Amino acid sequence: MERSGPVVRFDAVGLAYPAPGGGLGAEVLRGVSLALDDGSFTWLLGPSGAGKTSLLRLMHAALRPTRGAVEVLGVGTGAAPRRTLPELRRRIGVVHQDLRLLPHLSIFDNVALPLRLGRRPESVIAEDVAEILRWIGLDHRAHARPEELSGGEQQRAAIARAVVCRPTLLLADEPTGNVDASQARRLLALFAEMNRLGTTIVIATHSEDLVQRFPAPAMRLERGRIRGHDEG
Ligand SMILES: Nc1ncnc2c1ncn2[C@@H]1O[C@H](COP(=O)(O)OP(=O)(O)OP(=O)(O)O)[C@@H](O)[C@H]1O
Repeated sequence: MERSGPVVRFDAVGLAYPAPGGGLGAEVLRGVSLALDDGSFTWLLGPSGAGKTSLLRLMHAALRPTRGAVEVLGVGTGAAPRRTLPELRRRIGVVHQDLRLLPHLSIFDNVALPLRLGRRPESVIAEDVAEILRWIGLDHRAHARPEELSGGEQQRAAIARAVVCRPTLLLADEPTGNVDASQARRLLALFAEMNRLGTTIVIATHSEDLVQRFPAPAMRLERGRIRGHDEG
């Protein structure tokens, strides 16, 4: 599909979660405006509770804004019919903070899931999954279940699942939180390579070390507001 303009655009966005007693709670994102260009790489920084995960959920169309407008890959998510959102999400790779690997599936089948949802032929799936598992150093664990893997291995499996479809937009929430420094550098090299090949990337992290290793524009959130958008 031909697209023009930024991959992600927020215009005066506010987000409030439902309050326990009904209605909406206080806004956790306020007045957020941003534009991410096609092929850009952006660090998303900010203290715990600042709203990083909430911002990524809006970019993934897992949530709709309660104020303002969010446009992702040319789709205004606030007004888009619910049935159109799965197709949009198939073009977005996500590494969730809590990984969300399916416990009853093997690592191979977890990573294959987005390709199967996209109805790719099994022969292509076998090849693509094997390649990404090899790259990420998990080929020997393909038939294990998630619970049999270490935390770092599970994190790498979640990353493999997010990138196997070669998404247009990749959103990663603390994707190196469970791995050691050398693994983190290797994962960062994978993200950098994807970015070089054209994927737009947003990574939320607390790791200053990671940010220093790959200087890129950084968006800083503080209590639901953007406090700075440096040019890296
Ligand atoms: N499902 C929810 N319902 C109600 N409030 C929520 C929900 N999810 C997050 N929040 C609140 O929204 C605010 C922002 O949370 P969010 O998880 O986006 O922050 P974060 O910057 O990702 O934090 P961390 O670095 O700890 O992951 C917090 O005050 C949090 O309590």
